[in-house]
Amino acid sequence: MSPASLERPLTLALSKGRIFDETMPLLAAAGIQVPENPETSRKLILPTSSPNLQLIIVRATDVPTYVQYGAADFGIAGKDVLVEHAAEHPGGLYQPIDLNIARCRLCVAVPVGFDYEAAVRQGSRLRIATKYVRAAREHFARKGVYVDIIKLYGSMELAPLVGLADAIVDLVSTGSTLKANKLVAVEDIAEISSRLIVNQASLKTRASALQPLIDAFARASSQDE
Ligand SMILES: Nc1ncnc2c1ncn2[C@@H]1O[C@H](COP(=O)(O)OP(=O)(O)OP(=O)(O)O)[C@@H](O)[C@H]1O
Ligand SMILES: O=P(O)(O)OC[C@H]1O[C@H](OP(=O)(O)OP(=O)(O)O)[C@H](O)[C@@H]1O
Repeated sequence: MSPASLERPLTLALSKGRIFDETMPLLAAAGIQVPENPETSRKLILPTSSPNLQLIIVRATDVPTYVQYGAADFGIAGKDVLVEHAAEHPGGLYQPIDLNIARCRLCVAVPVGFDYEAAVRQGSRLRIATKYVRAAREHFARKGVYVDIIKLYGSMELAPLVGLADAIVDLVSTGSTLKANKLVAVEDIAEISSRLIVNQASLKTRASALQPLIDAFARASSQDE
């Protein structure tokens, strides 16, 4: 840990959008307010009402990287993101709490009318479009289904509609995106929620500042259940 990172306030890495929005009540429960909104501010470092805590706003998939390298002391990321990150960068992240926010399911989905079960029974090779390459590969390997995985970075629902893939692996919450694109979920792979992740060195060197916040997050997230 560099001297600079010991002098700065504790740094929490967050993505804007649903994780930021759903984290605000947890911070409020710890008595902390964030005066600026990342949807309207162009600032990437946001102060909070606590002089001991600042936020950095990064892409959801980059949160584990900032925390692993110690550029943030802790962060909040979906289990989907953490599974993919761990595949490429094992170790270095401590995951003390399931915050129970940004809840959804990782699913296999196909066009309405596509007989997925029959395709699996017949041993067909399936083309799967997904952002979640690692989770998808493991799921189909466990089932013994041969797949070609096509990596996409978003709008997965489009892939089967234009002949890029037979099926997708994507997150589903209300189901309205699948419905709007005439797709249907045929298999659940995992329950997803967001976790607090902590840099291992920060946990040792900044425990007295960090632990009360971790405890406050734990209390606030268990009250939500
Ligand atoms: N529809 C949803 N309902 C609830 N939680 C969701 C939903 N979609 C995604 N999530 C969770 O919220 C996290 C952040 O999602 P968000 O849409 O803000 O970022 P993203 O677009 O997936 O990431 P990036 O900007 O890096 O591509 C996801 O990693 C996932 O854990
Ligand atoms: O079941 P639903 O409630 O419709 O939610 C599912 C959608 O939510 C996520 O997309 P998101 O809203 O994050 O859009 P983006 O990934 O394109 O930013 C996910 O990739 C699905 O497309």
